[in-house]
Amino acid sequence: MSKLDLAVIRTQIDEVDTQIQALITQRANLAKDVAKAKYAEESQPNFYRPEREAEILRQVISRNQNSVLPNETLTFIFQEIMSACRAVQKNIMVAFLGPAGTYSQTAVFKHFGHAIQTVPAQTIEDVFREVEVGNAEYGVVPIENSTEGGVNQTLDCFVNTSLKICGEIDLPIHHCLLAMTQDRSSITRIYAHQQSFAQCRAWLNANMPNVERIAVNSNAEAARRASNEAGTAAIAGETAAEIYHLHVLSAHIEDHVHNTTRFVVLGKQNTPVTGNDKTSLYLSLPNKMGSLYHLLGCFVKNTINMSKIESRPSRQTAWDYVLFVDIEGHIQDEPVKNAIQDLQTQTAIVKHLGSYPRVLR
Ligand SMILES: O=C(O)C(=O)C[C@]1(C(=O)O)C=C[C@@H](O)C=C1
Repeated sequence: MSKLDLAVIRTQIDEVDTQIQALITQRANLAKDVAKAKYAEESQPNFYRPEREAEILRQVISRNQNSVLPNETLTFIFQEIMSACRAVQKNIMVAFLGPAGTYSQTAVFKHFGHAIQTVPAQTIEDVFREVEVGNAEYGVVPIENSTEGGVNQTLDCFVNTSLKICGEIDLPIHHCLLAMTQDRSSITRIYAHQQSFAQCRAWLNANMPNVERIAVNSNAEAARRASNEAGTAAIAGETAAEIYHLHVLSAHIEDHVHNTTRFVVLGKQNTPVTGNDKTSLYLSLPNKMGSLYHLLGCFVKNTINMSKIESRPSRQTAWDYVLFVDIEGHIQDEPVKNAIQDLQTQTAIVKHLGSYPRVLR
């Protein structure tokens, strides 16, 4: 390409940038108008509308035919534009399992964009509490992992909370072994979240069999400790390596290449129907013959697809269980409404944990 061509193309890029900038500013002004319209309807409106954001992102993907940019790139850009427009309306606060550098923080930014205020919490229970008491409007917690299954701390928190799930986030998880030293043989202790140890079990057994493993509250906490103690390493992501100035001794140490964690967004609002939704329920499982069969029958009868079922001890009576179930559809959809009515005739507890847009996969 000649010098002249390059200059011409750069001039064209400048023109396109000028248009993009003018359009983004126009969009932000429209977002201000939306805020006024919302205040005209109610005194304390919600500025985060997951159903509308999901609709916008689905439109972005359906318009993205024959483009050089992958869907993920365009959704990332639009997520950030919406984040900036939302911030023009209100600076929302989102709690997550901290400190900075956790996968939860990455999930927060993936879903809300960067124009938000983050509230790091020490434990998953604290994330729920921060939202319940109003220190944050929303919270993001891990709920299941494709390798390890349900995150029990999170599931147990749903039993007593009045918070609703208003969104879900899928995050591919790639673990690294991080340390101050570059000499792996000098490591005598590894810190990690218990879920990460479980997701890297085979790699650790094969590569670090005699090294002590200590579970801590989060991966970023593990990285923080490894940055203070000689002879120690942490399992965490690349973000944590940057924040805590650690070397990556080994990357991609997770046992399964498609290792993905699903996070949910907690809030106080009910999310309207989008036409492509999921509903999460918490059910008691009566300790009698055929009870699981009858509960599942309520979904089959109403032709509802179940995407997840997880059982946990009820913590009331020994060997009594509760179920966490995800189904396709929204609580306002007739089949879901009917299934819930049927469930209520079968069991004592049917708690609606939330209906929310299905994540784009
Ligand atoms: O449509 C709205 O309700 C808006 O507030 C606008 C907007 C956007 O930027 O498009 C911003 C925040 C909401 O979460 C959804 C969409």
